[in-house]
Amino acid sequence: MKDEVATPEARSAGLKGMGCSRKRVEDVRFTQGKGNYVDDIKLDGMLFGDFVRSPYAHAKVVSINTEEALKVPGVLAVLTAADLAPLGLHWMPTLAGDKQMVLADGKVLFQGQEVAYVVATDRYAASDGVEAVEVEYDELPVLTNPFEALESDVVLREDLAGQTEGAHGPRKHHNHIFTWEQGDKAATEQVLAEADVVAEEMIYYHRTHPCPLETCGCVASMDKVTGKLTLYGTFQAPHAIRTVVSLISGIAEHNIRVISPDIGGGFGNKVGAYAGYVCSVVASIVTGKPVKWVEDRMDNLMSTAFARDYWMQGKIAATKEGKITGLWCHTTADHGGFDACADPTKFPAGFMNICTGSYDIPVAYLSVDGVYTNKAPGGVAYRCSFRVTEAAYFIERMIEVLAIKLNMDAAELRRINFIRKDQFPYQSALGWEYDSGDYHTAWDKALKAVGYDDLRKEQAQRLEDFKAGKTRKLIGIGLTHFTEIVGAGPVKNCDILGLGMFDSCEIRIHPTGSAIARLGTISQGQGHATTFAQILASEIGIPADDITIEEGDTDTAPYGLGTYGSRSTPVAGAATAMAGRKIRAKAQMIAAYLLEVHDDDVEFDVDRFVVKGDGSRFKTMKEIAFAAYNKAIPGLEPGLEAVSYYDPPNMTYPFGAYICVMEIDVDTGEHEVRSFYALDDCGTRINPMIIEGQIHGGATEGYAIAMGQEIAYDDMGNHKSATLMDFFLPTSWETPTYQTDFTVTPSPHHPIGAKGVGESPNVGSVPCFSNAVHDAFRPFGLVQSHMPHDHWRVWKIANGLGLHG
Ligand code: PCD
Ligand SMILES: [Cu+]
Repeated sequence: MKDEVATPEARSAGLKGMGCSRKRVEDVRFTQGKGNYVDDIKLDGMLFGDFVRSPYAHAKVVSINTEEALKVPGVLAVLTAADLAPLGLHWMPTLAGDKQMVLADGKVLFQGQEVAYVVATDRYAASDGVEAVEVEYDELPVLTNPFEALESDVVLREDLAGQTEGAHGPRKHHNHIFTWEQGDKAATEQVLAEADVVAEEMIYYHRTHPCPLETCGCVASMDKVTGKLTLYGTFQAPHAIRTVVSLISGIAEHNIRVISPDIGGGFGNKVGAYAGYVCSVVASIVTGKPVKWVEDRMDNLMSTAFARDYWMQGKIAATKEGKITGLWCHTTADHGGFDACADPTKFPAGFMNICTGSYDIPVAYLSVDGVYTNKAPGGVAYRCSFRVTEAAYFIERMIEVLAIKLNMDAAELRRINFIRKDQFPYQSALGWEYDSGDYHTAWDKALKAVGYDDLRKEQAQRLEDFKAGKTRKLIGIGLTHFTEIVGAGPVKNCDILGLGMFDSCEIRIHPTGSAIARLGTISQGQGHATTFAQILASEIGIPADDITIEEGDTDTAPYGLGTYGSRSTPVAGAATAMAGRKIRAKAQMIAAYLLEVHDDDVEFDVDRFVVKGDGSRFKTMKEIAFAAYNKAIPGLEPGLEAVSYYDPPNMTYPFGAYICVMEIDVDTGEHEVRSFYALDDCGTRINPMIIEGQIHGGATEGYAIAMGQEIAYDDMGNHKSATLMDFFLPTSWETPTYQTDFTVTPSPHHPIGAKGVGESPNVGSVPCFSNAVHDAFRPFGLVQSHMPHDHWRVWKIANGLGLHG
């Protein structure tokens, strides 16, 4: 038999397991139009729902007249808050412990807010019905600036007026949500007072939006005969949605089946619960028919979860030689009309307290004030777990600001402050235990790869030429060394609505030796069907091609908390390895029985168990699988299945070193990204090609955010970026070319040593692009300037610095 002579290496390669750049199995469907997205779901007699939305950012709703709308052919019902109130469904709980109007209840708090829900026989009739609903508004003063909101007499949340306690402690003002403090305030202030050098700056990370290719949507189908509700939707956390729907609707959880079909990108946008879900469920119960709701692009950009909008006031203290001695940060967080941030319960500002970054900073203090304004609610990740991208932007900008103050090279300043390899596990001043890292090695590799010293020489020459009038283009060199925190998370400190953030995997091996594994996570494009099979292939010796990965159906998948915060690999990936090990343990007993030796006398060898010391006596996993169903083995149950619910002991801390070289035209404000180098360390790598794709995608989103993407409002609260004409999405024309690289520092607590990677490129690239812009103007005295660095803003910088003659 060919199999018997194959070397272990050849057998191993045949499995396409860990470390293999296996082609994405899902792409056969995706590239041939065989994907199955929410909008592809068409059920018998299905109706459509659409929203009447508020044109005002702040107004009283005086009256809603649905009479004309109900006359529109095809319109069957129009729901308003008055219809939902008797069911207790006119408000819904948010992930952040606040509550949010499902449909406008007396007033509206942001432009685009849901006011009424029209149900009709098709999309077009629903749209006509929306036009025909007459709403009378009475405008109220608008607050779009969080600092003004904290001073203003205008009460945004009248439902909370007089409530001095919020979900996260005391409220200081009627537009204040919470204060969150971490670290040692007194010690930090003392260090600041006594330091050789203190650099201080306001770092603003503007409001943006994940804007996935596919917008949010759902199909709710209530079967009145069986009493079973099936809810298809673009959910990044299907099980959590099932529990939430059960809690707020009163429908028993076993009678709810939530299915996330294929998802066309999530990026955090599809974590929260939206009014469209609640209204569709109610409409299906009322009409007895399936009801579909799918946002259009404007709906998505105006009303579903935004990201960032953090004003971060920083102070960083150092010795004259550049050794950082302390960090202070106060953040004003603009949460919009409702606090609907998607963060673990105990972390109202997410993991913002990772803002000490990659540096060994002895003392630090962070405080965050959450504020209501007349903007859309949300506050999701957008490819950075729980405010990590804000934290990374803050510290990586502060390092640059400090380098200016010290008149030091920013690469060297980073190097002398990095946490050293021998300091891991490292306890940070703001409360995290970094699991592993080797920052110096990564940094040196990165600087060498780009030829850092030569780049600085070229930059200096260019500056001379510029001053001599020979060129109008400057060179900026952007540096970033980021530390991410992903894999929420230990159940002891991370939960969402009380649900501990473990994750799960269940495996069934079929008699012929192929398998299915189901997980509590859900891919939105990451390629889980490809990579989780690779983990299993290496763990249990069955080729990845013979393993089906299934996610997203709560009737079949084990309970899990879903996919966001790059938690799938650190948590569900670990569960997969652990479940695989349970399979292997039983397989070992079966093999020993078949080989008539003691359990301890066989050992695992790639795809089989061999008798120790006698490689010619073995049973392959295929044979073992068959025996599990075919032989009565004393003391063993038939079958070969396992399930693991994994509660990680810690998060994982991926990191990376990014370097960007940019040319900036001083007269037009235009930029050209000449090169972008990204070194990522995500521990053990499962699929290098998928990792590379993740870096390309995430860095492109980072490029968009840093260089143009913005959710902007005018003073009246009008949303200025509700279409793709105004909201910048880079095409292949603008997208830079990336050079990727890596080091491997495994996570010591993860069963296969893997850390997450999906978010890293966004966390790392935004400060890198921004630092490049700042660096170009450093010789002319630029210290800080707010993103996005679009052509107009860059032109303004140059103009403000007197570079236009
Ligand atoms: N070491 C390692 C790691 C990792 N990996 C791979 O990679 C990926 C990713 O992973 P992760 O990192 O773990 O993550 P996940 O969890 O899976 O996912 C999540 C993420 O992911 C990213 N990416 C992506 N992609 C796509 N395509 N799409 C999408 O949507 C998305 N999103 C984004 C986001 S935003 Mo958030 O939600 O904001 O929080 S978070 C996020 C997968 O496949 C895995 O397996 C490998 O291989 N290796
Ligand atoms: Cu995030």
